[in-house]
Amino acid sequence: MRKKGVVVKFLSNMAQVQDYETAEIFLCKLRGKFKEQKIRPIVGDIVEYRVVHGKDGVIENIINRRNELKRPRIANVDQVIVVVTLKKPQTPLKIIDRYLVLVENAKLPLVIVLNKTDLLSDEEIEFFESIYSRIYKVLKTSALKGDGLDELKMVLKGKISTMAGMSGVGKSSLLNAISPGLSLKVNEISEKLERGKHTTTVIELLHLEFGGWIADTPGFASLDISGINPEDLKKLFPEFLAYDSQCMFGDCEHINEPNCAIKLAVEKGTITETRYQSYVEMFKELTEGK
Ligand SMILES: Nc1nc2c(ncn2[C@@H]2O[C@H](COP(=O)(O)OP(=O)(O)OP(=O)(O)O)[C@@H](O)[C@H]2O)c(=O)[nH]1
Ligand SMILES: [Zn+2]
Repeated sequence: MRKKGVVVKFLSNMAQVQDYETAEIFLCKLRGKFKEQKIRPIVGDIVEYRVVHGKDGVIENIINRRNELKRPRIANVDQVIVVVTLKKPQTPLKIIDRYLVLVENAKLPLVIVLNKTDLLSDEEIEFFESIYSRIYKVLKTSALKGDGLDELKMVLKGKISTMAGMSGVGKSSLLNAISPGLSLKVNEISEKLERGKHTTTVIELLHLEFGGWIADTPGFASLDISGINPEDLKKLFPEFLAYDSQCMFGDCEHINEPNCAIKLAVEKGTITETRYQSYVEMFKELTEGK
């Protein structure tokens, strides 16, 4: 009987497939036809598999991928959880905006998690929300105090997610807090940084005990925006969309043009100044020397 599962890891040439319904893990061979067809399952692939004996199986079919993230290489990513902190470490707003732009460019839905709220005053939290809550879903968490974890579980439940965020913001701590069985090491900075850089390392989808999977390797770690076409950058700021068509020039870059609706919106405060500054900075970076 064919069953459905998710490829969570590779061990040499065998795939670990986790059953969709029971969460049991089967070690599966790949059918020879995949080699002929030059397709190879990757982590995140939804597959049909057959149990051969005990916990051994064979992958019969790969269901069409909805998407494919390059680094880490994972198929069928439902969303990216961008974890940020304003203290210990402070994530500069322009770094937050870089993450957001990169996720938008990958055409993936995202949720922002402001972690370590136990270190912040109400005013500091309000400041952050005043910028980002009007554009994205923002969760406020403290892995230390246990705040906001139910909301985070609800967002992750039943989905394949990847996390993004600077070292030390508490990604591992949050996962341990919501799914204690994972027992991820906290503060193992050097090891994971190395893993973020190289593509050849083994990637694994971790199963969350309340349902769903999360990649063990953070995404977008290079913060490299050089692959973005400068003309497309404005489309990666969702709050610009409502004004874009009102500019005097159809192809307005929103930098130096007269009667620019985006600049007007910034003056009026309907687009946040810091977001616009991030846009200008990234635009200049992308067009420098061109
Ligand atoms: N005050 C406070 N500290 C936290 C919180 N969450 C995590 N920490 C601490 O922040 C430090 C870094 O946490 P990690 O979970 O290792 O952070 P990470 O994002 O996984 O870091 P990398 O593995 O380097 O990517 C640890 O000392 C944690 O105890 C929180 O909500 N509040
Ligand atoms: Zn404009």
